[in-house]
Amino acid sequence: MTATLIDGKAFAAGLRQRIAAEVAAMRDRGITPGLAVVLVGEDPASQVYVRSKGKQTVEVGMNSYEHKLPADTAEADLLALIKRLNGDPDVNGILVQLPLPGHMDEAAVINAIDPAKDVDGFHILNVGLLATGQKSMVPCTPLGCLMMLRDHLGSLSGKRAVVVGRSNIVGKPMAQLLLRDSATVTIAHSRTQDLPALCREADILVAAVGRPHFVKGDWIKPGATVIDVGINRTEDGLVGDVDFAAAREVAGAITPVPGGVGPMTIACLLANTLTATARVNGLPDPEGLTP
Ligand SMILES: Nc1nc(=O)c2c([nH]1)NC[C@@H]1CN(c3ccc(C(=O)N[C@@H](CCC(=O)O)C(=O)O)cc3)C=[N+]21
Repeated sequence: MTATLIDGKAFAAGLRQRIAAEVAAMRDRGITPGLAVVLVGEDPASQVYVRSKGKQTVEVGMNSYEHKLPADTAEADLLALIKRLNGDPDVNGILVQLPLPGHMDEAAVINAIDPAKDVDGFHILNVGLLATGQKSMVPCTPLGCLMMLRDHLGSLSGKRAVVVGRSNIVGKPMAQLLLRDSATVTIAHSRTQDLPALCREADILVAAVGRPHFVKGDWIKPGATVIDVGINRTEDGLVGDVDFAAAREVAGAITPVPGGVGPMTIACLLANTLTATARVNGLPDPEGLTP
């Protein structure tokens, strides 16, 4: 059997169309959502993401503000910029690109962002709200994964989900979202004993470890839905955390890399910016863009 491909690129394009329609309606009422992206340093891969984020922001009708700071920027200067963006009514969403240079305290920087403008959903207030099932800003990558899973499977209720990876930006919030949809969730990681056997129990397998081709074909339960969050630049080009060629012979459905989770992450960043704009203006949350 060859797995169904879950086309994140096409899904993201559809999502952006819906977002663009909502933005047009908001602009008719005199509100234009604005997203500020802050990049510290010159990491070439990061610059590519920042550029495509900026381009897509403008394409859906939002205002895009880019702030590029040198790698040796003092943390106090970054905090001062965040303070200014927090107070700027034209800015509805703030994203500080991670990772930050080593001399900065990442947690302190993230927690300086106004939680209502925290479109990454990384602020401790949003993390706590998500963990307790309250309305929050939800991290973009897990939100995009959830949308694709629901679209492909319908209900996730009662399904066994294994998330490989325990990061604050993907693994942990992904597990929260799956739990909220009544999946039975296990968070696994590099020190999990007999990881292949655990993965073979998963109806839903989310790979977010950041190691190329880490998840092998024989770790996958026949018919399972596999979400590959990995973005690894190798000599063979961009590859995921899953051995795709082997996995697609076993899985029921799988996201490719590129063209899977990545484009959905950016689309969900725009979705979160729209949601943040609606909330600050006392409007209802846009339909289908929040969990
Ligand atoms: N505060 C913060 N929030 C982030 O969301 C964030 C971040 N920092 N730091 C860097 C990572 C990485 N990231 C990606 C988003 C889209 C693609 C994407 O669209 N990838 C395309 C391929 C693009 C290419 O070819 O390079 C794809 O998978 O099809 C990749 C990576 C967001 N990140």
